[in-house]
Formats: sequence, C-alpha cells, structure tokens
Amino acid sequence: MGIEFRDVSKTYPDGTQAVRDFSLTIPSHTATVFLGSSGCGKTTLLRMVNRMVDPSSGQVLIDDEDIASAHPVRLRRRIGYVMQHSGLLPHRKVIDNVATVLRLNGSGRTEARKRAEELLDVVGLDPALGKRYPEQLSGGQQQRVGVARGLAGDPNILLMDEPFGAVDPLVRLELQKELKRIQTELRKTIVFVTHDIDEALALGDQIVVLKSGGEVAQMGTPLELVTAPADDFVAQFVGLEDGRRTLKAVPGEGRGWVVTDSHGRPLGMLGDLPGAPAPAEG
Ligand SMILES: Nc1ncnc2c1ncn2[C@@H]1O[C@H](COP(=O)(O)OP(=O)(O)OP(=O)(O)O)[C@@H](O)[C@H]1O
Repeated sequence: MGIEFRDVSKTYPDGTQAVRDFSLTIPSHTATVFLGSSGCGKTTLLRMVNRMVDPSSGQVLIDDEDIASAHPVRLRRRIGYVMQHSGLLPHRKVIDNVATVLRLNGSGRTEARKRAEELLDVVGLDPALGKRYPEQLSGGQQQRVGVARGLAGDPNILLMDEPFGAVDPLVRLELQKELKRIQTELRKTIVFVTHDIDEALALGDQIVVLKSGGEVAQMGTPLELVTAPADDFVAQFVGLEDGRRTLKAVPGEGRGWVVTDSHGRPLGMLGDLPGAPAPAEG
C-alpha cells in the first residue's frame, strides 16, 4: 500500500500556512520519517493521511485512490495511529485498551483478548501486564502498549507522531530497536514524525527534512543525508558542520562499504552514490 502526497498545501482558518506545495511518494512496506523543528508542519502532513486534517489544496492518495472521498472513520480503522503520550484510556486495563480496537473491528470478546495478548508479546511486553491499568506501567511500557494498539487493527499503514518523544534516552533507543524489529517482521508502511536526527537516521528508509511552512529542505535515504546534505541547513541539522556527527566506512560483507555513524549504527551501503566521499577505513 503506497501513499502519495500530490501538491498539498494547508492553511489553517487563522491564516497559518503549515504546509506549502508538498509532494511525496511513500512506497509500500517502507518507513518514511518527517524530520524538522517544532512547527514545520510534520504533524499536519501526518494527519492528512488519516483525514484528521484535510488539505486546503492538493490530494492525498492511498493505493492510487484519493482519500478525500473516503469515510474518515472507516479510513482511520485501517490506519494505525500512535502518539507521543500513548493516549491510553486511563480507566481501562491495558489489555482492554488494545482489545477495544479489535472489538470495534468486529472481533468477539474472547478472540479480541487473545489477540491483544499476542500483540503485547509482539511489542516486547509480558502479557501479564495486561491486567494493570496504564498508570501502573512505566512511560516506556505505556508507549509499547500504544504501539500494540496501533497494530491491533492489522493496518497496512502505521502513523507515528513522536511516539518516543516523552521517554528517557535509553528507553527511547530500546523502543527504536523494537520498532525496527517489528518492521522487519510485519513490513508495514510507516510514517514517523520526529525532531530527533538520530531517531530519523535509525528508523527511516527515507527521510524528509522540513523547514518552516512545510518547505522541503531535502528528501533522501539516511546515507544521502549525511554524505550529501543538500545545503547548510541540512548539514547543520544532521550535525556534520560542528562535528557532532562523524562517519566511518567499514568494508561490507560483499562488495562496497558500510557507512556507520559515531555510535556504530549502520546508515547504509556506499557504492554508487554521486558526490559520496571515498571510503576510508577507521
Ligand atoms: N489547528 C490549527 N490552527 C492553526 N494553526 C495550526 C493548527 N495546527 C497547527 N497549526 C500551526 O501550523 C504549523 C505547523 O504545525 P504542526 O503541528 O504541523 O507542526 P510540527 O512540525 O508537527 O510541530 P511540533 O514538532 O511542535 O509538533 C505551526 O505553525 C502551528 O502553530
């Protein structure tokens, strides 16, 4: 299932232009990250996909179909949505928070509970935690439940709006790893919003760097962003200019080089990238 933004703009009723002439294709089964500082239109773009926001002009298509004519509630049932603060219902047990989505999609009570337990396991939680209320879980655990709930309708598309923004850095790394693992297994089409460059590099197959007003500074793979930033703005954002980010190229298993960041995280393979620096070991 692919998503296409076709020349979309959004001006809110008070005159704020949040997005201007934005076009992008998101291939099925890949993860795209919208990266940028506060107020640059990331959330506005994300919410256009499930019609929580309708564009002022332009079109959003899912599988070549303009979603302007889709019923918003039915559309949202087949698109998972995970937010920064898990958005769990505080007065319902964890298991019921996940099972509710399944019930809404027509599952019987027993079946919904069983599947909800499986989903807790998928996101790395002990299903026994399902008996607790959300406030009895840590922030990181609550976010995992949020992801489980996002996956509950078995959506092809998963929208994630700074889902790990409110947890501490170590838990955040763990959640990113877990999401990577889930993505390898389930191969959803993920649209992920963050203002954290490391998170974007770790999770995105493609990254869209936005400036204010939804203007695109650069679109590309993590490797393209760090080896060939389009301009000073991107270079600064990526942290290349002030030495916050250093790159290493190590020989890959077959041909070519694997480029890693200073934490040793692989960013991609270097080979035929125009403008890429010559690989140098060490
Ligand atoms: N309902 C609204 N009415 C008016 N202006 C809005 C509304 N929602 C968002 N905006 C404005 O549109 C711009 C883009 O907002 P948006 O939430 O899409 O940005 P963002 O990049 O997701 O920011 P953040 O990282 O802070 O969440 C901002 O200037 C914001 O103030």
